[in-house]
Amino acid sequence: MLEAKNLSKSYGSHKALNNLNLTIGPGEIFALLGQNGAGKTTTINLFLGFIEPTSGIALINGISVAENPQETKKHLAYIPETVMLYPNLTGLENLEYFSSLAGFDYSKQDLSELLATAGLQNQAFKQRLGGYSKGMRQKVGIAIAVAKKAKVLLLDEPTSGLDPKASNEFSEILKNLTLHGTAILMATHDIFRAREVASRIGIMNQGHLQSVLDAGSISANELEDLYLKTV
Ligand SMILES: Nc1ncnc2c1ncn2[C@@H]1O[C@H](COP(=O)(O)OP(=O)(O)OP(=O)(O)O)[C@@H](O)[C@H]1O
Repeated sequence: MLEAKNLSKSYGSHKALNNLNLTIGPGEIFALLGQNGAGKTTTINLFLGFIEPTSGIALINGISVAENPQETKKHLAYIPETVMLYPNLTGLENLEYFSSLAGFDYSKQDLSELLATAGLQNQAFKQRLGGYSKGMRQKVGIAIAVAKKAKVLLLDEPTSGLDPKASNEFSEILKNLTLHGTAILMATHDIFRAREVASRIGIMNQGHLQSVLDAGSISANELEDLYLKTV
């Protein structure tokens, strides 16, 4: 579970994030929309412990990120816009390496199954990651998240630059993860995907979370209208 309580981050007098209150429960996908500079990445970075809050608290499974950064990191996985793994290692070797860092010792068979479940084609398992497409790298990122048994997944613009089929596949993989109780926070510019994949959608503007919507109860057109009125 992810929780922000009165969470704020300022750079000098500029409030990049202004008093965020948000809870994302197990099995929930929360999509954060907002124009460039709205505060989406700042929010993710606060949960990752990459930056310290100016005030308020970010919690992962009830544990404060600022006070226990090592502990909270164990519970989460992060997929940035560009997944940066080791280009000279294969998909399988990357997965093996990152899951061993997290303390898991999987057999080759288990690792292959993790990659297959994340949607990677068999023939890619033993190819160097440097030759992978963005979509393929993200699948390795998902496999790592599952291998780590991460309870929380943070994603920053995961579908930007993916073709519609890869993007659709990615959405399906995320939905599958929620069946295992993963809580997902996803920053995105993709209104269409946000509505399709998320349970709730937040619209952020100048550091404020201005609206929170139930994705099932709003049409794509309504969401776009609201977005354009908000930002
Ligand atoms: N290290 C920093 N120093 C100063 N200002 C910063 C820093 N990091 C972010 N900001 C500012 O904080 C605000 C929020 O930035 P943030 O990266 O969270 O936006 P975003 O919603 O993720 O945008 P994008 O969609 O472009 O990724 C912006 O005004 C940005 O310029």
